[in-house]
Amino acid sequence: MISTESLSKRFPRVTALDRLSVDIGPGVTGLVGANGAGKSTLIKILLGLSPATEGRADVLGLDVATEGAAIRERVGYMPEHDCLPPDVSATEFVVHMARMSGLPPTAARERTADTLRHVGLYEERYRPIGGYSTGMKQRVKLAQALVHDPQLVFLDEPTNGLDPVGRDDMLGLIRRVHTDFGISVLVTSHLLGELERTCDHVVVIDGGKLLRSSSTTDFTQTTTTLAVEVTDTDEHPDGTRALRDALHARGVTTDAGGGLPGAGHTLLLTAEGEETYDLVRDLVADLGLGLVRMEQRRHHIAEVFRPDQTQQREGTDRRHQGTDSERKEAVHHGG
Ligand SMILES: Nc1ncnc2c1ncn2[C@@H]1O[C@H](COP(=O)(O)OP(=O)(O)OP(=O)(O)O)[C@@H](O)[C@H]1O
Repeated sequence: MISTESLSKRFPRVTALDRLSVDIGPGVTGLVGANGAGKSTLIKILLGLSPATEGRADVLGLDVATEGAAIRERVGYMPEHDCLPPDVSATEFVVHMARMSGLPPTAARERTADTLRHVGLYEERYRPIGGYSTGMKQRVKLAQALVHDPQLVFLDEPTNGLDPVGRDDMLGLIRRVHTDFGISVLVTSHLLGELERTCDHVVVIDGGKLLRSSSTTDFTQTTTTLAVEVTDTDEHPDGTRALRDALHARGVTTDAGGGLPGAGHTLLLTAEGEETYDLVRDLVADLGLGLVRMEQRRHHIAEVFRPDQTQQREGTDRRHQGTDSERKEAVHHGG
């Protein structure tokens, strides 16, 4: 869908993109980076709105340097900042955008009604946008990006300014853009954790450089930590403790499952191999406990970028433009 080769964008005082080479396939892809990492700059180049200083890129097989208009016919764009006229209604605005994309009047009105319904705007769609909440405005921006039935949409920070429930709703909506309509999505965020459930693939950039591009499942690969949860019985009113003592007697150390759901009832231990699973199973059976779960823990995306790695990068790469606190939020957010 998207391919860039050694793509750079230099402003007089800042290198916004630095020899970025990345391939992005169909599906939902997250483009993650702290504020100032170069996400919006990349999107503007991919839309053919801003020329690259160096390198090349194509979108849907079209060259961004020479075929920008053809790209914009096939790609929807939801900009980051508030750009909506306050004194027209969502319906009027989205019909206008559909007409600008070349749809005839009747088709524009029909597509607008369908799209606004899809993003969850109903009666409110006839009221002036100026009175909308941030969440409703974000939905109008999403609707105008979808109204001309594009093959691909670029969504720039669509969860900005939303509360946690609004974020979840927006992320669910984004997922459905792909599952219900088959439209591929490139969505940017400065929060690593929030894209974990939404995206098939994640591209991380920092200071305009590619840090990592991989499938979400590779990011959240399994660890060797085993989480075990057991029931209590009359004989062992604290089943977790009984199992822990039995494991300790066999020389296996455990941790309480701090931070995991049901923390007090979860034992964490390191799986050395098959024999660890067999040992837990046999001890649980010997004690007469019920085994509720025994599973390998998975990483969260945010754990892939540990604070020490971040500090090392900060030491060597001073071009990062975001503040420390922005970066910490981006890197540490646990989803
Ligand atoms: N027109 C411009 N002139 C000069 N510098 C610019 C321009 N546009 C962007 N920059 C700089 O390029 C860098 C990357 O900006 P960009 O907007 O792409 O980052 P971003 O990852 O989208 O962050 P944000 O989410 O804060 O917009 C920043 O340092 C920014 O100040």
